[in-house]
Amino acid sequence: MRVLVAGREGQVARALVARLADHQVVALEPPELDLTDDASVAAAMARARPDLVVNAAAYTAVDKAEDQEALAFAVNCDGAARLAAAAADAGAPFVHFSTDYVFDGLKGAPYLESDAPSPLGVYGRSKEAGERAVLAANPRSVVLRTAWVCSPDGANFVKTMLRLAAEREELRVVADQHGAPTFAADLADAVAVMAPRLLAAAAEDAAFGLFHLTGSPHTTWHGFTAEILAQAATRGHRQPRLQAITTSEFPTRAVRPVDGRLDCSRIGQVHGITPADWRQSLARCLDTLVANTPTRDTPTGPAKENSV
Ligand SMILES: NC(=O)C1=CN([C@@H]2O[C@H](COP(=O)(O)OP(=O)(O)OC[C@H]3O[C@@H](n4cnc5c(N)ncnc54)[C@H](OP(=O)(O)O)[C@@H]3O)[C@@H](O)[C@H]2O)C=CC1
Ligand SMILES: Cc1cn([C@H]2C[C@H](O)[C@@H](COP(=O)(O)OP(=O)(O)O[C@H]3O[C@@H](C)C(=O)[C@@H](O)[C@H]3O)O2)c(=O)[nH]c1=O
Ligand SMILES: [Mg+2]
Repeated sequence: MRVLVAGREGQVARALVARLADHQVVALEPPELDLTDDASVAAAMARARPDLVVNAAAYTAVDKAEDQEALAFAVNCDGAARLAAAAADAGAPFVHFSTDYVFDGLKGAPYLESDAPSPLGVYGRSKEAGERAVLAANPRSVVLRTAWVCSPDGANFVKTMLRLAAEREELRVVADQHGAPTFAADLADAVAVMAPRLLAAAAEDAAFGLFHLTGSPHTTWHGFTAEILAQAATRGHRQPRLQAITTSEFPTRAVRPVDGRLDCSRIGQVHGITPADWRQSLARCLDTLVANTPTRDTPTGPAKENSV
């Protein structure tokens, strides 16, 4: 199978490259592949001649997006649709990722794919517009809505918490926002499982469309942090105090959904894929990070938005 992965250094992109190592994978990001540029997308398609296109590229800086609306939409909506259309022209199915942040979090129960989105911020709006644009541009698309993505690579909550744990006596983390962490490796597994069917299926097949997939069980950012700190402590990291706070005690530029839990039943019924236990995936992520970190005081991760 020939696969074009848009994005190369991102969390999901790197997990896909690792998971699909037995296939011919071309993973590209700017300057080689810029989703906002027609010629660049056409050139990447010509170079990769893919049987499957996976879009792991996105504008993911939730707070910064509030001040960069045009760029967020150019990448997450128009850019995603441009790539989906190019895949359709080439007869290739398309896999795309979206987010729990398309919801306002007020349902009070896990969201179904049939629930109407109502994003609270620019990032969520750009992703929601992207979902619709992708499905319209290529009917052989899978849109995987996921949440709280972490991995040993890139900027993410796990790496932010490990760095803060090394620097501070106390971490203060919101305990009133509910959701579920998802590890990039588990998303890559899901794509690998779905791929053969997507290559063979016609547009009308139930294989295509919108699906929810996160880790399990549900928790809060505070609950996630407690597990990160506990598992890190068993690997020699110092353990600071952990204080539960409310969202109003941690003001951010963008408003996050208070309860973005996603019901993941549908992907189980259609594709036989069930949520991975994120605590086990976290353990594998920490093992990789510890193996790659020379001393416990070395800061982990680049200074992207998650760095605080
Ligand atoms: N991270 C999360 O918590 C969640 C992510 N998702 C979704 O999952 C998908 C993957 O996310 P994740 O792996 O975390 O993302 P990352 O932010 O780790 O990686 C995104 C990649 O896209 C690249 N990129 C940005 N702009 C363009 C562009 N114009 N053309 C091509 N590439 C570009 C980035 O490059 P550069 O760094 O140089 O800008 C980066 O390598 C996204 O669709 C995201 O919305 C869904 C829920 C949660
Ligand atoms: C760093 C930090 C964050 N927080 C809070 C802020 C926020 O409500 C929550 C998560 O913080 P972050 O900014 O790291 O996460 P955020 O960037 O909002 O993560 C989101 O990214 C996008 C791309 C998605 O699609 C979402 O699914 C989600 O993963 O934790 C604390 O309470 N204490 C802290 O020390
Ligand atoms: Mg962030």
